Amino acid sequence: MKTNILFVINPISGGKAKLRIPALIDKYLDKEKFNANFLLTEYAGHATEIVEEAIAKDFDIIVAAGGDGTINEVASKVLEHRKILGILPLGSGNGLARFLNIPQNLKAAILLINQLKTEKIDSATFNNKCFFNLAGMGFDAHLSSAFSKDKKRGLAGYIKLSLKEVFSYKDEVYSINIDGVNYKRKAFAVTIANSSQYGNDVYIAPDASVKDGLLDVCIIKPFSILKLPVLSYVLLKGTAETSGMIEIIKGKNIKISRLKDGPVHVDGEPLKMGKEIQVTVNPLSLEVIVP
Ligand SMILES: Nc1ncnc2c1ncn2[C@@H]1O[C@H](COP(=O)(O)OP(=O)(O)OP(=O)(O)O)[C@@H](O)[C@H]1O
Repeated sequence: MKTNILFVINPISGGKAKLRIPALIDKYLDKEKFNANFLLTEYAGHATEIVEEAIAKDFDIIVAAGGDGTINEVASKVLEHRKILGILPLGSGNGLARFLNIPQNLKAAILLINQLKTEKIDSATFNNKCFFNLAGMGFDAHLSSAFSKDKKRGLAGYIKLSLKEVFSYKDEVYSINIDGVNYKRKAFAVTIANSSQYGNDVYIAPDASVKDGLLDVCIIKPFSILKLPVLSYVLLKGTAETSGMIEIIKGKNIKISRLKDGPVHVDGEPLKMGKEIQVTVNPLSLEVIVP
């Protein structure tokens, strides 16, 4: 019997046109194994609605064709209904896909789906929202919010915007409880990492694993703007653990309190949340197609 598979394609992710994607999938997907269908998202939040309907219509594998934001919307429903997630990395950063070694080449990523090898990975919750790659607050959240309003997606858009925003950003104070131990920190950003990277091989938590049942709480310490090149180098080289600019503490149950409500991001998507954020890991809860 063939498996019903749905490709949820985000037409704006990664800032590249997606018109040729359905034809490519049609060319390389194994028709002996799959009945394929495609849907394009029309607005933020649409992928979640599409997946809910698809699962009611007996789709067992849902492929997020987009970036981490698209994966978040699709995987939240896949997780809830215990289905299987596939990924075609078509975002600006593709953090989770890179961590999972899913090929950035589209043909290779489609051929990978044909093999149908799956593994369970950890997911996490950030208050009431699921996340699969990274979530956080501070500069990351500020940047996600600015990026979502910017017309220019893709890597170049990120870099340009980061450089513009970093000069005016003010550090905040956080009280962080990790598995019962309290830490009070002034920070540029606090990122909770399930996987190791923001995307584009920029590593905030080089030692993180999506299979260890732990989250890496990454605290970027306040720094002089003159040290921005050093921070960039540390993130690109994957040396955060030893850099002195970033403190990383692993844990399962994390509570973060800040002085006021404000922006957060969940897999790069900007949201507003209150002063208190509860973060919990759900070990090996999501089934994903992997190499
Ligand atoms: N048709 C659409 N118009 C506008 N926004 C959309 C549309 N479809 C989906 N979205 C939203 O686009 C946002 C960005 O998607 P996504 O994160 O996949 O791409 P990206 O930000 O370019 O990549 P990455 O997260 O890997 O850096 C998501 O918040 C999603 O909800």
